[in-house]
Amino acid sequence: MDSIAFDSGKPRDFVAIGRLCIDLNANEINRPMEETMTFTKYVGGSPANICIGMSRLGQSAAFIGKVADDQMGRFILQYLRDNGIETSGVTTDRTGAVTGLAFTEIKSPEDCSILMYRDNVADLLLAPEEVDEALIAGSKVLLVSGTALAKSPSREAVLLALRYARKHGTKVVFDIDYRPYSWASPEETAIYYHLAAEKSDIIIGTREEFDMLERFDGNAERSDEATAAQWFGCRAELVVIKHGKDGSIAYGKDGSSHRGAIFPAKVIKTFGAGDSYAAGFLYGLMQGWSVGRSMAFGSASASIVISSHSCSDAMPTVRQIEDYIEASQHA
Ligand SMILES: Nc1ncnc2c1ncn2[C@@H]1O[C@H](COP(=O)(O)OP(=O)(O)OP(=O)(O)O)[C@@H](O)[C@H]1O
Ligand SMILES: O=C(O)C[C@@H](O)[C@H](O)C(=O)CO
Repeated sequence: MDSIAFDSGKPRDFVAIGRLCIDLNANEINRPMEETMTFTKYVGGSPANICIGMSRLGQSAAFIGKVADDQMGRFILQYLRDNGIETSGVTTDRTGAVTGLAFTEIKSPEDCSILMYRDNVADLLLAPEEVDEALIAGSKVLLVSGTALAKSPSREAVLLALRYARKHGTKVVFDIDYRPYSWASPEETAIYYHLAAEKSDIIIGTREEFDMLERFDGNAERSDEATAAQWFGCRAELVVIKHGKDGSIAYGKDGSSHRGAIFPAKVIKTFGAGDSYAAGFLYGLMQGWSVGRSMAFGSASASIVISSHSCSDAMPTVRQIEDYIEASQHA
């Protein structure tokens, strides 16, 4: 597939909807969190990371979400503004809700996990009436992150955002983003993921996330090709399945497929790979690059971030990714 068409008449490149959280990444790494005494604070939340990544790559970006009325919420808002992200679509909760916290455990470069504190989080209180239609109408791409479908009213806010995107010709990217702690059951997850996926133009997820999404669609051990075929029957033009250090594969509705290799990385932690991959990949597509070239850009972006302590702070610039690719080719 040569490329994806985006509406060049829209003034903004990208808007994301979903959670704005805080990452607290262990400073004492390569040990269990029981032995970790200090953490470094970063802005987090998968859609926030991707939005920050897009902005770091020079794209005009906005966010639709809700933050807590506390120091963490103010820290997040300021960080977005400092990174050139439009925050008029971010409301502040007044009910006493809190900011989601992601404590990250780095037992080893390959054994990382996240301890999530997400009770009464502000991000899932985003209401439909707080979704700014004009922000979506004015953006080439709307990124929907699956966890925002986990609870009402955020669930209805996302479904309304999808309607706005369809109404205004805004391309929808659905990053499945399965985080079990936010959902009541796998069955509920599959039902609501389906409602988003069938309205999306580009769907990105890991094999496990697609298996979750396709829970009621028969044959549990589904191939990547069968997964893609299913979503081409809805609205999807492109389906991307991520396979960690085995790379990624993308299928186009035109019958094309593309394997994405990985770039070498001095891995500190594996999380953040998906968000940085998505940012680099979507950036490439929005430049009109081929799917294959965009996948390579995303993979290099991911290698940079997994070689770093943070996710959001480490999101690379275009130059950093280009230099990384060049250095890898000479290595
Ligand atoms: N160990 C690795 N070395 C190099 N590249 C990697 C590695 N792990 C992941 N990547 C790159 O990042 C992409 C996305 O990674 P992955 O498949 O783990 O997504 P994910 O599970 O959504 O990531 P996350 O851990 O952030 O949730 C991969 O397709 C690959 O290009
Ligand atoms: O998405 C989350 O809530 C956790 C993220 O903030 C964290 O940076 C991560 O896991 C990225 O993949």
